[in-house]
Amino acid sequence: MSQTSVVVHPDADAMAQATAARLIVRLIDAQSHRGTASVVLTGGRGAAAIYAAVRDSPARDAVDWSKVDLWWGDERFLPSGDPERNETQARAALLDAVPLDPARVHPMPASDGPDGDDPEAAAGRYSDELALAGRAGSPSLPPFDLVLLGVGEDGHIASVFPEHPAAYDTRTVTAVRGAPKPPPVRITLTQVAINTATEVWLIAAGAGKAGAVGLAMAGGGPVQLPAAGVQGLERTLWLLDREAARDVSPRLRSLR
Ligand SMILES: O=C1O[C@H](COP(=O)(O)O)[C@@H](O)[C@H](O)[C@H]1O
Repeated sequence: MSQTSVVVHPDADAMAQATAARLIVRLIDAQSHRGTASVVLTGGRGAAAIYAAVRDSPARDAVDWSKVDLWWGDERFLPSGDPERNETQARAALLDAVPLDPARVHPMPASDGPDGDDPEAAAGRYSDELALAGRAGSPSLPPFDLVLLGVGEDGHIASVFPEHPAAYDTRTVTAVRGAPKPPPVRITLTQVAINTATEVWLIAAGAGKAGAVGLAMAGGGPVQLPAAGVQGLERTLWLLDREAARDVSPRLRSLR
């Protein structure tokens, strides 16, 4: 039975610190349970602050980073090393500072990668990489202990934007063209893939996110508000600051 929880923090900084602590514990728990931990990373401002807080926490040494599998929920389809790539930002904030096994780090392809400037081929390549690491069956994906997702002002998660084809896609990975937020070309896991995770954490800070968060939590449609269409198999956790939680009804805030 899946559980939905909401945690409201005083501000964005407190949220980043608390979420970093929570993430470290999640990795430790997954490793105690099955030896490894598998996390799908997100991009955006909130995520960068969380990654930096993990990097700066002495507790990070309790994680066996050589046994962490990292995947990405979405990527801006730009050349490798571009500062706008989610991979570049995660590496700068955390990944370059911890002893990961490079073979367990799975960035989405870049626009100067093996498929060149062809996002559909790159999405297919990432889908194959997931399937190779995955369980047989449909969808063929590795077990994800946790998917982290930023929530956009319009309610997008990963690069699944409201009313866009990706919000209807039933494959695991898809290319996005014409995204309303730059850059227009992206690659994203779909809601189908995200919803195979044991836990999904949705992160939002600031008043600009309040409308989307309030509507998604009140039961918006998954195509109109992609954030409303994701949940973990065991747990869905909304991690908010006070401003982003402004429109969440008190009844939902006390969900546990
Ligand atoms: O473009 C993106 O935006 C979302 C949200 O970012 P934020 O800065 O508003 O937190 C992010 O989750 C996604 O990974 C990224 O590609």
